[in-house]
Amino acid sequence: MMKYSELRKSVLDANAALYDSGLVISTFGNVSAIDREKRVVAIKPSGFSYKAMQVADIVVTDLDGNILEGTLRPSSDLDTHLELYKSFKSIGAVVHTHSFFATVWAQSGRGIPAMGTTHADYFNGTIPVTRKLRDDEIIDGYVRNTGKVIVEALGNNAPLSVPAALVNDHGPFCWGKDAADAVHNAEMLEAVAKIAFHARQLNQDDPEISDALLDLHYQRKHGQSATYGQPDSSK
Ligand SMILES: O=C(CO)[C@@H](O)[C@@H](O)COP(=O)(O)O
Repeated sequence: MMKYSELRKSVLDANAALYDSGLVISTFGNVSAIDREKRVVAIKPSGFSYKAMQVADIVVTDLDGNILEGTLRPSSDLDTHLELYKSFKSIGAVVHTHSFFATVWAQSGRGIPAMGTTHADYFNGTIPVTRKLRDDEIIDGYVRNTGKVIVEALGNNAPLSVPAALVNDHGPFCWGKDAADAVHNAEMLEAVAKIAFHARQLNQDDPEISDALLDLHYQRKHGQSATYGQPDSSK
C-alpha cells in the first residue's frame, strides 16, 4: 500500500510532461514535488528512463533525504531539491533540465537579462547564474552546495517572481507553486534563453527593457484574468 500515492502520481505525470516537452533527453533532468503538511518529497529515480517510469518507481523521502517509500535510488540532485524546499517556502515543486539554450547560458557563466516582454511575462528580472562550485565541494561522489549557490544567486528576488536559476557549469533549475507550474516555467525558461541568445548575436549591446515595461508585463500579465483595461462591452 503506497502511503503517498497521490504525490507520487503527480510527480510521475510531471516527469512525463517534462519528457514530452522535449526539454530533456536520455535520463537528464528530474522533477520533484513536496507535501509540506506530511513533510515529504517525491522525486524521480536516478538515471531512470522517463518512458519506462511507473508510480512505484517514484521515490519518497523525508526532508532530510531518508527514503520513506520506493526501492530505487533517488535522483542525484535530491539534496539540491531539498535545499530549495527548505529555503523557498512558497514553492511546491522543482524541475531540473539540461535544456539546450538555458544550459548554454549556464555554461557561459552568464545570467539571462530581461531584454524583452517575453522574458518579463514570466521572470521579474535577470535570471541569475550561480557562482562556480569549487572542487572541494565535491564530497562522497556528489557536488555539494548546489542548492546553496542557487539560493545565494536569487538574492532578494521572491522565488516565484524569478522561478529559475542557472547553475554554473551545469544547467538550469526551475520551480513553481506545483509540479505542472514548475514544468511550465522550465519551458518558458528555455524559450526565453533561446530568444536572448539570438538577440545578443544580432546586437551585442542589446539593452535590457525598461523597468516600466518589465513591471507592466510582469505585474499586468495577459489573458482573461489580467488586471489591465476591462473589455469594452459597449462595442
Ligand atoms: O547532471 C546530471 C547527471 O549527470 C543530473 O543533474 C541530472 O541531469 C540527472 O540526474 P538523475 O538521473 O536525476 O540522478
